[in-house]
Amino acid sequence: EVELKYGADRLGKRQDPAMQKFRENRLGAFIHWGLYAIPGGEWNNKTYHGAAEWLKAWAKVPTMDWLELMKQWNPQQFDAKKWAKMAKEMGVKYVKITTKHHEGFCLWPSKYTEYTVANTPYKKDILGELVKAYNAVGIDVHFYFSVLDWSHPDWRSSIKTQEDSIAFQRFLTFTDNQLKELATRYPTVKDFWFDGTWDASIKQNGWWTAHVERMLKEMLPGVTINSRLRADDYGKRHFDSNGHLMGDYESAYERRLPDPVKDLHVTKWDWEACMTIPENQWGYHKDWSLSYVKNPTEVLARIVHAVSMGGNMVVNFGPQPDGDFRPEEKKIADFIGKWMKKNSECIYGCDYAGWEKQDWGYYTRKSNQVYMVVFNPPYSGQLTVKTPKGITITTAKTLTGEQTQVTETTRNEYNVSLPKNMPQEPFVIKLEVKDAQ
Ligand SMILES: C#C[C@@H]1N[C@@H](C)[C@@H](O)[C@H]1O
Repeated sequence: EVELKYGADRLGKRQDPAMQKFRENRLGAFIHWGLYAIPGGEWNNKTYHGAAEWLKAWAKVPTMDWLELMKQWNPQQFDAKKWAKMAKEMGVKYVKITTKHHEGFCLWPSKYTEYTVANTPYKKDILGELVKAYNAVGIDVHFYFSVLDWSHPDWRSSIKTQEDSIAFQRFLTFTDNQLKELATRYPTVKDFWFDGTWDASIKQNGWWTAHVERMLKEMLPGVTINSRLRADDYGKRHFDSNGHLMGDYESAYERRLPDPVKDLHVTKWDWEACMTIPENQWGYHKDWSLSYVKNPTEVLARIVHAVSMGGNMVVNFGPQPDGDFRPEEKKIADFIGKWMKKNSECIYGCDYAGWEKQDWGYYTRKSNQVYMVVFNPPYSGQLTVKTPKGITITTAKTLTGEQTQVTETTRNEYNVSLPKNMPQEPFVIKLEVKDAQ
């Protein structure tokens, strides 16, 4: 191994209560909300198909013109308690909120920049209202924070000159100040999810990323930090030059998931995926017809897929400029919530089962209970189950209480029969297993 000053500061999974809570939460929601919601993907009567929160880049809008949008920020339908109720009913255990996206507009009244909610017609501290409302219903709050800041004159994507270097050090101090401000104003925050850290300027300042992790963990004992913040002494990101995960969980799965057969290595560490409902829209886009929009069952399948491989899933919502959610997102939240009400036992606190993946769906596991989450019931009426050596199935029944037949077809192979009254949506069979050891 190479000597590192700014590599992983821990080997293996964190096992403290705060990390266990992060892991057991399993299902979260992302909120991407900022000035970008106002134009919603359209600029000077031209609609851009790219991600709406990147419109400033796609339309090459000068920073001062973009920040003029602040004059229109006045979400009259915004009601933090309603947002919290929607999240609670969806069954999410935590919500990740964009405190500041790449545009540099802050949802909290930061004293380190003028580009905040305080200087808009709305005036009020949106982030503070959301933290209070989500916490009040028992939902943890995580902060998304973009290090990349298009509004700040000292931001540099690369350091080419002495002037760049001096400016960028000022920028890192500015960022430290904003992070300390967030940790001080909102001490119930449980996690920082860093983004906008891919540029050379950050990769060559790995020391700073290690400093941020240590600073936040000193200020907020137990807080979790995503791997995307981190670069090591040589600019290696997420995993250091010795292949060790930095931060507390891998956060590279954005709009994609590890393969349930080829990528089983991810089960060795904690990880969290995040996903959009359209192909690639995090912020509000006026026109969702421009790309494929996942139906509720496809969203559910991704949630279960993540948990089946020992990961968390965060489903994204991009609120409208008026502070309400679009009907499609409300429908998805409602579907997931109704399903979770009946089946959350196979999600919360569950992990990778270690059983061979089958075509009918996914396994999750909690102690000696293995859950079969069935998305593709076979015409044979029999679900093939292959158990690891020494493990036998004792009982099998659906979470709604229907008995199913378990027939051993050969050593460590079983047929589990589909329930007589086939549910019209993905359903769960709970197996009690016995380990020979
Ligand atoms: C690229 C990029 C960003 N990462 C996602 C989580 C969104 O914030 C998107 O804008």
